[in-house]
Amino acid sequence: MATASSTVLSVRELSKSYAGNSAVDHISFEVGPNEIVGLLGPNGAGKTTTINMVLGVLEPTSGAIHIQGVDLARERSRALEQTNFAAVYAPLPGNLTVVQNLRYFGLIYGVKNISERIESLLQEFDLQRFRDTKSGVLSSGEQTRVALAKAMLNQPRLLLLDEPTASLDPATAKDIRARIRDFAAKGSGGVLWTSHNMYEVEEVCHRVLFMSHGKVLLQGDPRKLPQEHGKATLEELFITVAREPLTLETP
Ligand SMILES: Nc1ncnc2c1ncn2[C@@H]1O[C@H](COP(=O)(O)OP(=O)(O)OP(=O)(O)O)[C@@H](O)[C@H]1O
Repeated sequence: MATASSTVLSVRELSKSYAGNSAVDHISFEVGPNEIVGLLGPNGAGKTTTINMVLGVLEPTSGAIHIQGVDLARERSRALEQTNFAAVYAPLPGNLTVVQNLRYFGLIYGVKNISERIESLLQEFDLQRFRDTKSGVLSSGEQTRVALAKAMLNQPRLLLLDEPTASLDPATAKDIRARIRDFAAKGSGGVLWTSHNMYEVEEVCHRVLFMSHGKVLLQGDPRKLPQEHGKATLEELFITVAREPLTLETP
């Protein structure tokens, strides 16, 4: 686990309640540099609520979030400058071309040498031939590549990905996973990734956090956790945590 000084994301005792009901209930975790952490849990567990609080879109009921040591509540802009995000439910404006979209977001983020940065991302995400195509007419896989290129424009230290490979074919999903792994391995950034695909999680994530009813019930290496809890696969463990968290065998 990352030490305090090298932590990309630190979440402490974070909670969010709606009318007295806890969506997220005193969760604490960290993401370190070069680390991909999977946030898993059944529908309604609190994953998107957690991501939205880290993105500064939702205000926590209590708790603290630090990005690269910067307190999100106190220095919001400085904390969020180092963050970016991609999710299928947050598509880019469909009437702008791929280059227009990247330029628009690049200007918002204050990216230096914006034209060079865009060209390098078009190449990295194999998007050159779509440069002047309106984003809205691209296929899901192509739109995901544009969304990831946008998410990497400002070379974030923290990349939040909410089901980045949902609705992609297996070959495109594999390609996207490779690019995200590359992002984590090459720079000094960390990734918080939500997915319902256990095969993908085992392949990509260094560590997983299992959420249920707003709490983090388990965390560890996705390749070792099932055995540690007497289960054959991560999927079997997931189903147990989701259905009957209290019956889980502890190591
Ligand atoms: N604005 C809101 N008002 C009331 N309840 C909410 C609100 N937003 C979320 N919730 C509730 O908080 C809980 C957590 O929701 P959240 O969207 O974070 O779950 P999730 O783990 O992302 O689920 P999924 O896998 O289905 O996307 C759910 O019970 C949801 O109904």
